[in-house]
Amino acid sequence: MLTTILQHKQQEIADRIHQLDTWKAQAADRSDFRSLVTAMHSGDIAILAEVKKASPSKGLICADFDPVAIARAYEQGGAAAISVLTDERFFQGSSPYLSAVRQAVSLPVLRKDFIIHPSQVYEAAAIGADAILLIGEALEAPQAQELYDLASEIGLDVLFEVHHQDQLVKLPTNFGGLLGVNNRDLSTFHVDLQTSVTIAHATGRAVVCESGIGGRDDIESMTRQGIRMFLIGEYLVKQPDRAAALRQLMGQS
Ligand SMILES: O=C(O)c1ccccc1NCC(=O)[C@H](O)[C@H](O)COP(=O)(O)O
Repeated sequence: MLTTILQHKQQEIADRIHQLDTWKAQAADRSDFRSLVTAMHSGDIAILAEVKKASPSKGLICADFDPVAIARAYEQGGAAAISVLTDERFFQGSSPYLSAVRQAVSLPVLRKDFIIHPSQVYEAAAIGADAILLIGEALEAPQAQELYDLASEIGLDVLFEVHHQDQLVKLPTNFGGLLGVNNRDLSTFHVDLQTSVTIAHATGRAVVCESGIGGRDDIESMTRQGIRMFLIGEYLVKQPDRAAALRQLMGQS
């Protein structure tokens, strides 16, 4: 699946590259970045709540999808930050969703996409993102370093995601962002929350536990094992009262 997504991204980048100069100018005009790193290091439990309509593993998750209403509920419920999927083909996301969410909330907003080219970093800043995701599995080490350095120069924070410990060698040398561990194997879609625990313990780093959180029991299990930062999509999007669900996840009700 990742290979298929990345092949599509190459085409998407080629189709959009004519906008690069505009994006560069818009990125240079930004002076309003909100820090994802600071937000996720605040509080006992920090939740990066994801605005997610569909996914390759689950298909359509939310038929009645209103990204701004979802993001506002997340903010009311005490999310530390918001993740917005901008990939159109595989997640039914979009850049306008991110721009609308960024205007509607006061939290940092992560652009969740498959970033493999510098033009996408400029584009992220141009559409209003405060941070980007870099996926270790999708990048060679020099590419990861280049994209991280560019993001930092522009003012964007970076969530760097790994799934296996062997991908940690791709972590940029001067890394000051957030280390994420995707519990979902992107080849099989199998989810194992212990993936986060294993990598957190092996590295001695605080990690963002990504994917597969299915309720308060999972949060309690993870916090008992030393993890306090989470990226949660499907579970939250499917809740009838998303603000209440967030409070419950954080043990506030
Ligand atoms: O979610 C998928 O099916 C997926 C497939 C291929 C690549 C990435 C994928 N998900 C991206 C994510 O990282 C999740 O949206 C995020 O961690 C939230 O996961 P969840 O809480 O399980 O919705």
